[in-house]
Amino acid sequence: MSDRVEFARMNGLGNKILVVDMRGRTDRVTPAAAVALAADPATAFDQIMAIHDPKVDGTDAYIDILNCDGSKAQACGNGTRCVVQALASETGRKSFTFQTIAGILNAVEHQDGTISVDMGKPVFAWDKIPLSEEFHDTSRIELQIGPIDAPILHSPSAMSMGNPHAVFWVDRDPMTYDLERFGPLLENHPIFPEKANITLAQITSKTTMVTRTWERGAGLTLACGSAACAAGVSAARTGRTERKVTITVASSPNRGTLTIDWRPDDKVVMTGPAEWEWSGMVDPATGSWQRDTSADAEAATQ
Ligand SMILES: N[C@@H](CCC[C@H](N)C(=O)O)C(=O)O
Repeated sequence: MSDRVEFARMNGLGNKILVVDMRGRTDRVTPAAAVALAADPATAFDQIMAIHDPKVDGTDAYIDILNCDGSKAQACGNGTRCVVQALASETGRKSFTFQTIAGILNAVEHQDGTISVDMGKPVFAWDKIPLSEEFHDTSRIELQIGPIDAPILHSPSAMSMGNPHAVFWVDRDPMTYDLERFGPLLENHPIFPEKANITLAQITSKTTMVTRTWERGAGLTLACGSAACAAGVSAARTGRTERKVTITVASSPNRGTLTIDWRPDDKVVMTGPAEWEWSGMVDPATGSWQRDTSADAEAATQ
C-alpha cells in the first residue's frame, strides 16, 4: 500500500500537528515519512496523529502518535484535541472515544468550540514513569542542572501521563530560562531510561500557573498538552495549587491557556482549543505530499 491519504495541518495552542487519515488501511505512517515531513518547512510538525480503524468495541478510532524525529509517543494532548475537531467537523458528532498505546481516552467538543480530553490517570510509581533509580517519593526527585551549590533547575516532580514527564518549579517566567540548552541534557539524562518531556512551571496563584516545555522527540515546542496535565497534577500533588488550574502556556501564540482538572476520580481532564490550517494528501510510506487548494478555497468562503 503506498497510495496517498488525506491529512490536515492543524495546531493546538501552536503545537504543530499533522492529522493523517489512515482509516481503511492496514499500514502505518512510517518513521521515514515522519522525518521527511518534519524536514520540509511547509509541513514541519511536532506530532503526527494517525487515525486508524478502531481495534476494540466501543472506540471510534485507534490513534498512532509519532514525534517529528520518527519516535512513537504514548500521549499527545494537543494532538488529541486536533483529532476531535477534525472528526467532529467530518461527522457532526461531539463526543469520541479513542484508543492509544497508553489506553482509552474520552473526548468532547463543547458549544464554544473548545475541546475536553480525559487524559486518564497520572502514574507516580518510579518504575512506571519510568525512572532508572528507585524513588519512594517521585514528587521531588534528585536531579539538577547548574553549579552543585547554586543549581539553575533542581528537584523536579516526575510522573507519567502515559508518557514520561519531569516538572521543574521555577520562580520567574519560564521564557527567561535557556530551555534550548537545558532541555536536551534533561530529556536524555540517564535517570530517564525512556527519555522525558521537560517542563518549567511557575506558580502564579492557587489556581494559575505558567509553563514552557522541551518535548521528548520534538524539542522546543510552542505548547504541550500532556505536559500541562503533568504540571497541573504535580502542582496539586505537592500542595502548590488546587486540583483545577488554568495554565498559561508561555511559548504559545498570545500565551494561550489550557484548563487542567485533576478530578476526584483521579482522571485528568484537559480543556483547550484546536485549529485547522490546511489540508492535503500524503504518502504514509515516504512522506511525499501535496496541498489541497480546493479545501483552502472552501475554507476562505466560510
Ligand atoms: N505535544 C504533545 C506531547 C507529545 C509527545 C511527547 N513529545 C512524547 O514523546 O512523550 C502533547 O500535547 O501532549
